[in-house]
Amino acid sequence: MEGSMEDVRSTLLVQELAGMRSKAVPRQYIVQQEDQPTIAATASVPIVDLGRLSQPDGDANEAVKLRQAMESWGLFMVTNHGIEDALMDNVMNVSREFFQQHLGEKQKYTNLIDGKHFQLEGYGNDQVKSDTQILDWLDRLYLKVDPADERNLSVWPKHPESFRDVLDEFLIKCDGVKNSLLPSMAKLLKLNEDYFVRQFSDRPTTIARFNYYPQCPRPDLVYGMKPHSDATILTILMVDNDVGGLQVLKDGVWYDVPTKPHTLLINLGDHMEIMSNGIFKSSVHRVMTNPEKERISVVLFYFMNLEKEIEPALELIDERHPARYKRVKIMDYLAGLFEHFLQGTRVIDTVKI
Ligand SMILES: O=C(O)CCC(=O)C(=O)O
Ligand SMILES: [Fe+2]
Repeated sequence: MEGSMEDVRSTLLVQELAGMRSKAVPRQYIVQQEDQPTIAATASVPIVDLGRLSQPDGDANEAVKLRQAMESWGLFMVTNHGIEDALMDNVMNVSREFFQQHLGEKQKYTNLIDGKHFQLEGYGNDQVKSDTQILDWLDRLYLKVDPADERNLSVWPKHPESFRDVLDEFLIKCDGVKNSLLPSMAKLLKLNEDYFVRQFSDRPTTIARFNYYPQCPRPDLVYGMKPHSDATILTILMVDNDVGGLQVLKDGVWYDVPTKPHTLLINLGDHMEIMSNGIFKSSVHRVMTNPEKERISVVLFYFMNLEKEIEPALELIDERHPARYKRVKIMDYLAGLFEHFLQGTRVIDTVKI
C-alpha cells in the first residue's frame, strides 16, 4: 500500500515510530481511502468571555454566543476564565517534560499490565484488539483524578517532580471554570440554574488525558485521533499554543479550530446532548497530524457518577417535545464507546428514540 512500512509491530509507541524518521508509516495507521483526511475550512468558532457571562445579571451578548455554540457547534473557546497564563504554561511544560523522557522512564506508568493486559489508566497507546484496527498517531497518559480516593497513584508520574502539584492546581481551577459555565447553560434551557451542577454532586468521575502527537510523515493518510464525540457531560481541552490540528464537524463540513494561546476549549459531550433532549449538540471532532511539529493537548473529561443513569431533563419534555433519547446506564454507555470509535459510529445514535 502506498506510504506503508510493513514490518513494524503495531504496539510500538508512536513516539518510537516517529523517531525512526521514515517517510512511510506502518499500514495499521493508514485509514481507508473513503475516510482519509479532507481539506477543512477555517472556522469562526464561538469565543465566550467567561468573566462577562458569569456577571450577576449575565451578559446578553455572551449568552447569545454561548447559545450558538451549544446549539450548533458543540464546541467553543473560553477567554477571561481566570486561570493564570503561568499555570497553563506549567501544565503544558510538565506534560511535555513527561513525554520527552526516556521510554524506560515512561514505561514505569505503562497501561499494559505484565506487558500484555490493557487497562485504560497509564501511559501508552490504544488497546489493540485486532489486526485490522486502524491506529491513531498518538501516545497518551490517562489518569483518573476524581473521585480522589480512587486515584491509582502508581501510574501518576513522579517526574517532573512538580507534575502532581501542577495538575492538582489546574484541576481545581478547571473545576471552577466548569462550575461557572454550567448555570449559564442551564439558564439557556430555562432549567433551574443548578440543574447541571447538581449532576456532579455525588461522586462524579473526572479523567485527565495527556495526548502526545509526534510529527507524522503522512498527514494525508493518518489521523492523530479519529473522528469521535466525547461521552462526557463536558470536556475542557487545553491545546498546544501554536500547533493546530483539531477539527470540528458542523453541518457536514470539517472546520479547523484555530489555536489561541491561553484560551480553553469546551467540548460538549454526548451526555449534555441527552440531558438537553437534543437542544444542545455534542461536538464531533478529530485531530490531524503535522509533518514538522509535535503537538500536545491536555484534556479533562467530566462525567457524572458512573453508577447512575442518564436521561433527558424531565422539565424539557411534554406532549409537543417527547423524549428523544432513552434512559441509559452510564456504565453501559461507556462500555460501547471504544468499539464505536473504531467503527466510526456513535454510541449516542443507539439511544435515540
Ligand atoms: O488533542 C485534541 O485537540 C483533542 C483530543 C480529544 O478530542 C480527546 O482526547 O478526546
Ligand atoms: Fe475528544
